Amino acid sequence: MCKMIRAKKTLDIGMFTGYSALTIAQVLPPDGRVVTCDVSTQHEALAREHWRRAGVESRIDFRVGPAVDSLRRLLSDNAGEAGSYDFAFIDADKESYADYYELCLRLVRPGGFIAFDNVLWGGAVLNEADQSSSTTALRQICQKLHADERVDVSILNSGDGVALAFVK
Ligand SMILES: C[S@@+](CC[C@H](N)C(=O)[O-])C[C@H]1O[C@@H](n2cnc3c(N)ncnc32)[C@H](O)[C@@H]1O
Repeated sequence: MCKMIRAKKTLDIGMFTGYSALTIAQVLPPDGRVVTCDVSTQHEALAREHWRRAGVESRIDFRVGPAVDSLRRLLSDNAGEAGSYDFAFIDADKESYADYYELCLRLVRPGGFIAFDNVLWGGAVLNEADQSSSTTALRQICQKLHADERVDVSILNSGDGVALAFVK
């Protein structure tokens, strides 16, 4: 999808071992960029090794810390990157998905899209008895997207479910 929309500037929220950042970076042009965020540096060395081996390390910019802070910094006056991103992949703590969504809506341009991983949560979102914070947050983000006039939404039922919000 990043390839289809000729994405150049992208966001990856929840880096972990750097796999999603790597797969995004691989379809960007040489001057493309992935800003990837994580609170943890535990897997940074592993991630960098694979980015280097794949020849895409120069396209990936790792921001350490709570992703909400990293995204706010991109929007701050000095960085001023509002509306300049083509794509965002949200795959960090589920309880913050709604915050990530609002920040990404400001960062991603009209015509770009925002993807939310794990929205089916192994089917747990359909189990009303499951009121855990992660499951509740995933239910809420799907309801919010469904009612939100700022985006067009599709939910792909492959893997653990991916919601795609196309920014109008
Ligand atoms: C499911 S993993 C991401 C997997 C990665 N996208 C991939 O495909 O390889 C979730 C990551 O979110 C990170 N995370 C959790 N809370 C966070 C927060 N508040 N800000 C930034 N990252 C966070 C965790 O440290 C973890 O590495």
